[in-house]
Amino acid sequence: MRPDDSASLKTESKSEVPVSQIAETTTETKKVQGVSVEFKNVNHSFLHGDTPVRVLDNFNLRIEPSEFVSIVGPSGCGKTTALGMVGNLLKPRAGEVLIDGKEIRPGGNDAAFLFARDALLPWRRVRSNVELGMEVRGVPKEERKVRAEAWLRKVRLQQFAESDVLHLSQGMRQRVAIARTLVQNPKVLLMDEPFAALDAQTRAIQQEEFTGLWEAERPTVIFVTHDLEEAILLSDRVILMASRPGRMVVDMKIDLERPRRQDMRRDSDEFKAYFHEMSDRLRHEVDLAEQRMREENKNS
Ligand SMILES: Nc1ncnc2c1ncn2[C@@H]1O[C@H](COP(=O)(O)OP(=O)(O)OP(=O)(O)O)[C@@H](O)[C@H]1O
Repeated sequence: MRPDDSASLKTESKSEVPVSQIAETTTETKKVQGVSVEFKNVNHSFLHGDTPVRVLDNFNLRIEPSEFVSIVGPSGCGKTTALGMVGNLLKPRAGEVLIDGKEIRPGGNDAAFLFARDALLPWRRVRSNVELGMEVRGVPKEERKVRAEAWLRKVRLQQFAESDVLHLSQGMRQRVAIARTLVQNPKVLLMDEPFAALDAQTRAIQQEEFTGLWEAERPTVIFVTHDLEEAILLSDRVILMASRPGRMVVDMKIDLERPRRQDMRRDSDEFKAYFHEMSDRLRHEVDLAEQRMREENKNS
């Protein structure tokens, strides 16, 4: 039988090692202070055939250290492109992207990605997947093991450390991916629809668990999502981008108290007010983007 996600949450908690004990033996529990991220007058275009298509247009955004910022917007407005620049996957054609006020270093390890597809290596066991990034960075074997095990405890998967990843549920796989990313102590976490592949119930559990982990470690987070409720529930700020070319049209601060709970979606008038304000704007931008696409298709 496939290990059940919610059952594992219950049974594993008994065997958890106290956090104080982990702290004595490893360095991984030390607080990670996030760093600032800044887009300054960023312009970017891609070639579609011979034609350059402008994707980001004078995009300016400053994210404070340890802030949790979500970016929403119509499909194709440049969210993933912006994230890729912070992760040093691509360089803007004009303007700058700075981490902690400095140009992004090639091979620098300030930022780490988490995607919807967990990209676990099926031939490696759970712990070995968590160790992967540390292995690439040359962390000694013993330290890797201790840090991986501590993070597996935090995501409540310690009893699955030597399991085959193919036997895990999708939710458990994503928790392995979260451990693999956070064990590297990133100062900036780049999350591209990380919970999009999960069913609604698992998604809600993971949102709560993840925010708990984030509150303990506090890396700066840039979170791309199509789910406006998710963005509001998790974030300190929600950025709405317009498309073609992508630019910021709304920068909304979310002042809901933390820790945030799933029932705020239903019970908090403040939450509902944020949602209504932003959803109207988002709908408008999506309509504009679709209208433009229809016109382009007609003319092509
Ligand atoms: N490597 C590339 N070459 C050519 N065009 C690209 C490339 N990467 C992205 N694009 C185009 O740039 C635009 C922005 O893409 P991007 O993936 O950043 O948008 P997005 O807002 O993340 O979209 P989605 O919400 O659908 O994931 C799109 O029109 C896309 O087709």
